[in-house]
Amino acid sequence: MRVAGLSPQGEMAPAIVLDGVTKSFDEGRHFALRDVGLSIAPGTFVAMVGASGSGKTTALKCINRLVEPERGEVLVDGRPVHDRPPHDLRRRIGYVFQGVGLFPHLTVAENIGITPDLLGWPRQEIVDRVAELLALVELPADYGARMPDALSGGQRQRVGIARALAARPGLLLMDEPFGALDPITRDTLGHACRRLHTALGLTTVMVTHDIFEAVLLADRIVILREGRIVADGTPHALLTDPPDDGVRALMDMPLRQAGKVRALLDGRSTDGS
Ligand SMILES: Nc1ncnc2c1ncn2[C@@H]1O[C@H](COP(=O)(O)OP(=O)(O)OP(=O)(O)O)[C@@H](O)[C@H]1O
Repeated sequence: MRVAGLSPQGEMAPAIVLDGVTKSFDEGRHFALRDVGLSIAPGTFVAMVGASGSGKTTALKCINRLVEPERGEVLVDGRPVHDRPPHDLRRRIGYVFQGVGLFPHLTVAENIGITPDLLGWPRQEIVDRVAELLALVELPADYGARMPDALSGGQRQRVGIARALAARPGLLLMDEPFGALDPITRDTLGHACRRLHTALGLTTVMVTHDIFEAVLLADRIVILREGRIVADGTPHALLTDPPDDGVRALMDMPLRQAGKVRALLDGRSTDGS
């Protein structure tokens, strides 16, 4: 799938483009991504959804060069990523993943400040930025002195988000960021992320298995199946006009489940529906 008209006159250039991106990890026997084309406008919150193994993480990692496609091109802010040193690119793109990967021997403040430190920010600027970020992710200021193992899973995830945002990236990539959290924390953090996305004017791509989360948080949902994009549209468009039965089954899930809860409350049978 080639992306045509990448930057039509009068329109803002896309923040992220995947153009014919193809990736195999075993020299062409299986394809994790097949000819994936995607153009994401600045300020969009995209949810990437699909069954396990459909290529979501691989697509995300092609954006920050944790994975190199063998064919096709990835552009960030109009520039091919393969022209940019991976470490430089990754310092400028926020990345949050399940489990967060905080450094256990560094304090919360040191974890959050690590990218500004690597970029050579002056000490006081880093201290101020860490304080600002703790407030932004709604953690008490004194948590900066804690070690990561003294935090709950949800608090660690907040630190992970603060760390990803530390150097003021325009792009935020999130891979199942709330996967290991209880449903209430997951819901709270998801909405906090959406507020941050809007307040900071970010472009966000979030991989999730949770179609509820995708529908409630995203401006646009991209559905992958066996390495190909099989649906791409607003939550409303995919709910009302799914392109095939598989997408329909996925998009119907929230309403089906809500219907079962409603039936339970009304004392009706929920079997077989
Ligand atoms: N480093 C790797 N080496 C070999 N194969 C890989 C590697 N990374 C991914 N794959 C394969 O590529 C395919 C897509 O994997 P990917 O992790 O992108 O899927 P996913 O949709 O993110 O899955 P999940 O939802 O389970 O995380 C899978 O078949 C996977 O086994």
